[in-house]
Amino acid sequence: MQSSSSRLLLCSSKPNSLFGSAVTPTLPSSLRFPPLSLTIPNSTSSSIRLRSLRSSEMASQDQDPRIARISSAIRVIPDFPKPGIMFQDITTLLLDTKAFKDTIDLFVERYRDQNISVVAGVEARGFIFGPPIALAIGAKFVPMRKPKKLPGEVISEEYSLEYGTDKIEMHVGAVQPGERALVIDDLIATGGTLCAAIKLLERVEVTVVECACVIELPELKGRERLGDRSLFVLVEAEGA
Ligand SMILES: O=P(O)(O)OC[C@H]1O[C@H](OP(=O)(O)OP(=O)(O)O)[C@H](O)[C@@H]1O
Ligand SMILES: Nc1ncnc2[nH]cnc12
Repeated sequence: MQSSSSRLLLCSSKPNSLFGSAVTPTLPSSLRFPPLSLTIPNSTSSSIRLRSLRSSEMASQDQDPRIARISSAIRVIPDFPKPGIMFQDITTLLLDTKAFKDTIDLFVERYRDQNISVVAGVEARGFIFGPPIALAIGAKFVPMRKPKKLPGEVISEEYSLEYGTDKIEMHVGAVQPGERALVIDDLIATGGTLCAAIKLLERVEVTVVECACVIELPELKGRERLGDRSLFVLVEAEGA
């Protein structure tokens, strides 16, 4: 398996300022992940990164050992789907039953008891991670699909990608005003996809509690594009 030796391992989020000041690198393991607030305001503090460690530093740090396994189970394919893209391939993570389960467990541990009734997954890879999380936390799963795939009435949002433009759609009536949603995808690059997903949900008056991804590509500044939105990721990868 070809994996990225330069991938950073972390759990990060941009929580509200209530928790910001409490987060330091010396947190006890029980607080390794910043807690979620049941009401996350739109205007928040600066970014808080709990852990941002190179693989070589892992052994000496108090980091959840599941993160290292997840990171090493992700394969990197250079120049896919076009030259210059370092493609983060999560299909190898799915082959590692322990790493896949750990990935789902980490999200479930974070989002259970947060009064989330909607897990919205973005096609295609959000459909892999979203449903098991939704089942475990007792939420419904709402697919956000590429154009012309959903048979019923839809609302749609266009967005730009690292390599092109696209559109996502959601069924009208899948969610109700006032519901609380988690948006899940495998990866954030430019952040265009997650922004479109947030917009779709907010157009129908759903509260987006947080966006969650397995992987972040920080060089593409998707976190900045999300602005004050809360983003939780498990690992960070270098390159585009
Ligand atoms: O942060 P962004 O720049 O928006 O990019 C992230 C999106 O790109 C990938 O999907 P892709 O569009 O390749 O679609 P696929 O999962 O159907 O292959 C990935 O799974 C995210 O959904
Ligand atoms: N580098 C990358 N790897 C996997 N999926 C992506 N989506 C956008 N950029 C990507």
